[in-house]
Amino acid sequence: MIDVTHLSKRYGDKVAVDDLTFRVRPGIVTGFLGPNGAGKSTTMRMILGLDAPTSGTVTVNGRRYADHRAPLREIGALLEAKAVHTGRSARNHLLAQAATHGIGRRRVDEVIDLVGLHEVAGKRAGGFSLGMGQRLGIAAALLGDPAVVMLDEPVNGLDPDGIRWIRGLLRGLAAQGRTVFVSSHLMSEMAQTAEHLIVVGRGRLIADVSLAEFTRQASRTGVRVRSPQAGTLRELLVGADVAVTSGEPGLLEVTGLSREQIGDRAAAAGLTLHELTATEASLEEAFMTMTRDAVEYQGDPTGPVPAGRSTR
Ligand SMILES: Nc1ncnc2c1ncn2[C@@H]1O[C@H](COP(=O)(O)OP(=O)(O)OP(=O)(O)O)[C@@H](O)[C@H]1O
Repeated sequence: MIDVTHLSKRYGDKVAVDDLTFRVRPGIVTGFLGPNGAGKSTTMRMILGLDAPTSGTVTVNGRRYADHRAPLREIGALLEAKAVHTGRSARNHLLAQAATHGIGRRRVDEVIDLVGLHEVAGKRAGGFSLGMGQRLGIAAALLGDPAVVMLDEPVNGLDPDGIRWIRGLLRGLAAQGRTVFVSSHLMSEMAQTAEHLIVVGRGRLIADVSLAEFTRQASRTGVRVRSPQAGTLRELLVGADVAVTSGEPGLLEVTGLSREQIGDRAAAAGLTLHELTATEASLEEAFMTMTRDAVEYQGDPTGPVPAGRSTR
């Protein structure tokens, strides 16, 4: 379990993390989602005690990272997707890390098997591909058999095989009852992996929501209507719970009415329709709308937009 409470981090004038509060629960994969610069890495560094909060607190399994006697057994993390620049073999690299934490050889062999590096464990880690380097980094994170696993953008730069492998690994770790916290700037990636989402933008919390709920909200359907009498039709349809927007002449995007309702009203008024199509916002579109609001919230001094809602 990770508990973040009113966590903020300032670098000079820059507010990187702004009053974040959320809990990451065991047994599921939680996605930490936000555009570049949203404050994900900074938050993760504070979870690990690598950066001090300006204010607020963060605990891992009930204690601050530094207060754990054996922190590697509590949380294993992979923060940056960078190659290991070492002349040592992968096995020796892991053995050296294990030795400093009183972890035995057997566990080193276990994690090598777990991440599928068995065949190259004797090879120089410095010559590894990005994908193999990621596996080695994850092996190191798992050395202490930690209850919490935290990975910062683990699929960046990986090929489809590597991505599929990481997704499976994360789900497997969660199924074992571990807390799995993984960051990404891609909604599509999180939709494949995570069961719960913490969404941030410009350091602020935008949503703390299950993937199922996010998907339900995002896939609210609209109707695309084409008519040579679009102006008249628009007047006819628009109402308290009905929004009508228009991107081009003759075209209306309607939310709040079904295709049948729109067709019936048009027919009753003797208006011609050339198209009547149900549309569905993609998850990626819903995520962009969400985070765009956060950007506007930051940049627009005339008034905030409620979290998770679009003005358009
Ligand atoms: N050491 C630092 N000094 C000054 N500013 C920093 C520092 N670290 C991060 N920032 C700034 O804080 C903000 C949040 O950065 P952070 O790296 O946490 O975001 P992120 O969500 O992880 O983004 P990315 O996906 O690009 O890594 C950014 O505007 C960044 O420039």
